[in-house]
Amino acid sequence: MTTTSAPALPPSVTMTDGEGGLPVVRVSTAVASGEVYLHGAHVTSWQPAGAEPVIWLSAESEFRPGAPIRGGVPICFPWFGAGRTPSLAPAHGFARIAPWRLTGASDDDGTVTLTFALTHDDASGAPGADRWPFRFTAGYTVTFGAELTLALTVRNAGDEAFSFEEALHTYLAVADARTATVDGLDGARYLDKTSSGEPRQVLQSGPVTFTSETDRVYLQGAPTTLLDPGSRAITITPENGADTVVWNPWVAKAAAMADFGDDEWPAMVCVETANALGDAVTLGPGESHTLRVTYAVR
Ligand SMILES: O=P(O)(O)OC[C@H]1O[C@H](O)[C@H](O)[C@@H](O)[C@@H]1O
Repeated sequence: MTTTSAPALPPSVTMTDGEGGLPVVRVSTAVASGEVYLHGAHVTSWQPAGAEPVIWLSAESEFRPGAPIRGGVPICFPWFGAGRTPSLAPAHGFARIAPWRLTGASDDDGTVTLTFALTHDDASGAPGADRWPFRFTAGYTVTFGAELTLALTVRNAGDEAFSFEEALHTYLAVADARTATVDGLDGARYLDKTSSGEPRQVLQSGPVTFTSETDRVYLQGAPTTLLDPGSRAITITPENGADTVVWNPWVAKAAAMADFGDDEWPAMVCVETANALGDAVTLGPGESHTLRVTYAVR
């Protein structure tokens, strides 16, 4: 564990004990409110002034060391899902269950930027950390304002090259997934992870709709819009992400997850900004890479 003194916090930012006694950073300004758990540097809430909450969080989520939070924005790193072969555990890597540090907080006229850090030393006690024995520093910048911007920077702090997968696995709140659509992926190829065996490669035609379990890695990192009829549109603008993952577990998979309410699946859609599978990132010693995504509501 790397020890640093806690940064000075502006009055709009407080650090307190959240669910399960886990430390949480809470932000409240006239522009927006938000919340990030140090456990996983996990954003669990963002609400711009005048808007309904944008981020979905399960009422059944666990909040304890070793377990991921269900909902919010899990950081998947250094692998996605079970990773590339051989299959790795825990799912989505160890960053989402590792203890991140708050390194900075600033308030610019109600738009608050928080910075977090995680090194190989910080993560060394987390389950699965021994499966990826490289020296790295990760920095995570969360900006809560009229828009939400998330930026994950990974730097190779060792003397050998490494490669990793990553995703900002955002759970977005919708009125009803069955009527929601995702625009911007027409003509993109995707890997259908709901088919058994090796994922099938499929061509998207028109907007993405949700009519059954949906688990797709689109091999495209362009802007998308989550349209929630009668409610709102959320635009998602990625930078340096080659893939877009779209997920809704639907009935059976929701029922099979202990930390996901049986009836909660219609209320969320995940649109994730990622570099996964063949788009894994390789960094030489001293090199760094930043994955960024911005969300806006209209
Ligand atoms: O249950 P988790 O490990 O949090 O993963 C939740 C989901 O994450 C991504 O969207 C994957 O593509 C899915 O295959 C997975 O089911």
